[in-house]
Amino acid sequence: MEYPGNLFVVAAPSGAGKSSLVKALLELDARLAVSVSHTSRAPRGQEQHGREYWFVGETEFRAMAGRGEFFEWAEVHGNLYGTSRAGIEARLQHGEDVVLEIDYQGALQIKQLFPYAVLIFILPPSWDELRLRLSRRGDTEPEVIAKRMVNARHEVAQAQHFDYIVVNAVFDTAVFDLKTIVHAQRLKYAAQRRNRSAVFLALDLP
Ligand SMILES: Nc1ncnc2c1ncn2[C@@H]1O[C@H](COP(=O)(O)OP(=O)(O)OP(=O)(O)O)[C@@H](O)[C@H]1O
Ligand SMILES: Nc1nc2c(ncn2[C@@H]2O[C@H](COP(=O)(O)O)[C@@H](O)[C@H]2O)c(=O)[nH]1
Repeated sequence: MEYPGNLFVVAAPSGAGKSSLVKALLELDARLAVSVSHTSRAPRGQEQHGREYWFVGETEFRAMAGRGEFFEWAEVHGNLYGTSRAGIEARLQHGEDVVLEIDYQGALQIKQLFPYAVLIFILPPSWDELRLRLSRRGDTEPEVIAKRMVNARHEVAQAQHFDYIVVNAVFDTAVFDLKTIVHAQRLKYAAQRRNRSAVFLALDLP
């Protein structure tokens, strides 16, 4: 599948900071929109229906999946998560750039459907720091943190399949890295579509 809009996929082990980074990136870049996923899990902390997620029950989620309403979906940490077609297809068709914050299984499904999608994996600076971030966030039960730390080992091993790896040690540096990737991809994809060299296109841009 190919649309005029760029598609960026950001994945990370839980607590590495991907939601915080994507939020900061969106504040700097009005041309980017984030996709709101569907999930079968219950809301956490201050989360709101339609803002962080569309919170649907497992039955409704599976019915949507059966009707082919997701571009990708996966079971992550015991819950179901998916990116609905309705949420992003129109935006991409209109040439808008979209970011997906999803797990590695979903990211690899997206790459199959959209080979031009850019896959970015966020790493924490250490395992200890990852655990600290999950605990300090204060909205996740200790047993859920323990489960996510175990799953993180396997998730981090999937980073090798991604186009870029960004280490989120110093927050502002990681945001800058993401911004650079987005900018470079826009130039590359625009040049490809016009069948022109990115160098000459860059010289023409305002
Ligand atoms: N560079 C950083 N340094 C210190 N703390 C950070 C950094 N980046 C994010 N955090 C903090 O770490 C915690 C986890 O971040 P966040 O919720 O964005 O992670 P996440 O990867 O989106 O997790 P999940 O997948 O569970 O939603 C938050 O409290 C956030 O403020
Ligand atoms: N494959 C998908 N994974 C998703 C999607 N939306 C979120 N996620 C991932 O789930 C875990 C846990 O998230 P949490 O909010 O419960 O902490 C995390 O890795 C998310 O990236 C999705 O639509 N598809």
